[in-house]
Amino acid sequence: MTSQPPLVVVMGVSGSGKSTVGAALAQRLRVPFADADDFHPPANIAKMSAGEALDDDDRGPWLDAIGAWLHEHREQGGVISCSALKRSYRDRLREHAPDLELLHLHGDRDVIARRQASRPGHFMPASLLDSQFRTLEPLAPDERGLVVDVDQGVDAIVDHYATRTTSTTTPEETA
Ligand SMILES: Nc1ncnc2c1ncn2[C@@H]1O[C@H](COP(=O)(O)OP(=O)(O)OP(=O)(O)O)[C@@H](O)[C@H]1O
Ligand SMILES: O=C(O)[C@H](O)[C@@H](O)[C@H](O)[C@H](O)CO
Repeated sequence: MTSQPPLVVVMGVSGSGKSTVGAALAQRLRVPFADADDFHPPANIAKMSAGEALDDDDRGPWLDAIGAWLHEHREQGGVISCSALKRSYRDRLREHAPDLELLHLHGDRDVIARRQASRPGHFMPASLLDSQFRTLEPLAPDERGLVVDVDQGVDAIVDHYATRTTSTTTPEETA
C-alpha cells in the first residue's frame, strides 16, 4: 500500500458504472470525487449526443483538463471517473499525475448494454457502445491498476478495491 492518499481513475466503457462506482469509492476513501463527463466541452457532448464517437483530437484537451484535476489532487487524493479507453490516453493522464491508480470496470457487453438501456436521459446513445468496446485497450502489465468485473454490486466492487493487497497489481480479474 502506498502512504500517499489514493488518486484513482475509474475507467471503462460508457455504462460500465464509472460514475456510480467512482462516487461510492470516493465516499469510502473520504476523498473528493469528480466525473470526467463534466469536463467535456459542449462540442464533445453535442457530437456524442448526435451518435458520433469522439476521436483523439476531441479527447486531447479533455484529457488534459482531467489531468489537471488529478495534479491538483495529488496531495489530498481523489477519485475521478473517466473512460480512459486507450493506453495513450492513460499515458497522457500520467504525464499530469504519475502516481495515479486505475480501476478498470470490465464488463460483458450484454450486461453493460442492459444497464445503458435502463438509464434514461443520458446524452450518450447506446449505439456508441460498440465503438467504445472497439476503442478500449485493456490495462497493460506495467500499468498500476486493478480490473474488476462489473457483474456484482457496487459495494462489492468498492470492497474489492479497498481491500486490495498491493497498489501495483496488474489486471487480475476478467470476466
Ligand atoms: N455494479 C452495478 N450494479 C448494478 N447497476 C449498476 C452498477 N454500476 C452501475 N450501475 C447502473 O448502470 C447504469 C450505468 O452506470 P453509470 O452511469 O455509473 O456508468 P458510467 O460508466 O458512468 O456511464 P457513462 O460513461 O456513460 O457516463 C446506471 O443506471 C447505474 O445505476
Ligand atoms: O472517451 C469517450 O468516448 C467519452 O468519455 C465517453 O466515454 C463519454 O464521456 C462517457 O462515457 C459518456 O457516457
